[in-house]
Amino acid sequence: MTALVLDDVCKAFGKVEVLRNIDLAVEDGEFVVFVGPSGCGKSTLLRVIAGLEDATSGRIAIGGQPVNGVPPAKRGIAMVFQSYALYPHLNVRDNMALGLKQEGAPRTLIAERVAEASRMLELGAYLDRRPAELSGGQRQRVAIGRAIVRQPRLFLFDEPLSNLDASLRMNTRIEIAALHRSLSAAMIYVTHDQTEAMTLADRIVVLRDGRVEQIGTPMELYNNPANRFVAGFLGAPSMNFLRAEPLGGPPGATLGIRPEHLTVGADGPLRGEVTHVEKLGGDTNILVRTEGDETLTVRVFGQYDVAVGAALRLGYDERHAFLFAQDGSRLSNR
Ligand SMILES: Nc1ncnc2c1ncn2[C@@H]1O[C@H](COP(=O)(O)OP(=O)(O)OP(=O)(O)O)[C@@H](O)[C@H]1O
Repeated sequence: MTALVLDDVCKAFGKVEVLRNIDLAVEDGEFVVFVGPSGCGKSTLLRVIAGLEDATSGRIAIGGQPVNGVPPAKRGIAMVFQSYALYPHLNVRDNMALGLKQEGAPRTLIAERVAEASRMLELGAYLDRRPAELSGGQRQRVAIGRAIVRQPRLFLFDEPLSNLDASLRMNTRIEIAALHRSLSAAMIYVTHDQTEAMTLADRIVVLRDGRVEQIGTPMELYNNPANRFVAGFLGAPSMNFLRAEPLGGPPGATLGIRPEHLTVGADGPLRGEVTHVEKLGGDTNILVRTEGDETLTVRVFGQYDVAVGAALRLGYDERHAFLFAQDGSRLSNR
């Protein structure tokens, strides 16, 4: 069964087109992540799926049922927001139960579902607390619990981790992945954090200016980006781009090489000077300004001692280099 189908979905606010001809099918149990730069339309697309905004044109089906014009509460979805959107005057138990209560679910069913969700999310000790008495991570778990109790066919997450600090983000990310495995429901997750996209997604949808640039598994997108935009968006540190012509490529073309595919070596074709070194403990990032005045990032696995100002020669394996035309389209592997 297909959890969600978007067929030629467009959305405009007045004359401003925000979503253009979006086609997408999400299978039951699939984890799909929408990524793209600020303003590309990720949240609007999620809101159109949720029914919080109407599509200007196109068809939307959830669980095989057309839902254009169907209100959010009747779409079989549950949404988790960045802002948590918890009710401050209600305790954790009542925040989680509220949606089911409003739907008129029997009390015993509500109690069962809240107990189950709070066990999954380890919230059992906090059921009588109000949101103000919880940490940010605990509040986000309550917001996720509120979605779980409704047993939706489709979960929608809008940047749920962006208010959390780095270590909590990682823990919560792992929890969300575990939750997905145990619930086996379809999930759509909006983020601008490419690490979240790479680590959580079965498939990633890369958006730009309201259009889909590419859809694929994280490794398909990483290893085989359709264009320069996708190549530059996924990967941290991001892909290096340099003029291809001095290296024997066609005029106007750009060569793309990921930082981990540049190697420091005496006979490499690129010469430059070290401008900055980031020693991360496990890895080392070296910034190099080339003779052609291009700045490259080199990722060396392990610890590497080099001083700012040192002269370096860099090489690369041609099998890992990409060639892009002036308009950003992919020409071929080098
Ligand atoms: N209600 C609205 N009225 C007019 N324009 C809107 C409205 N909501 C969103 N937009 C515009 O639509 C575009 C897409 O916004 P959206 O919030 O979907 O982007 P996003 O990719 O989620 O961005 P971010 O990562 O910054 O949250 C933006 O240019 C935004 O200004």
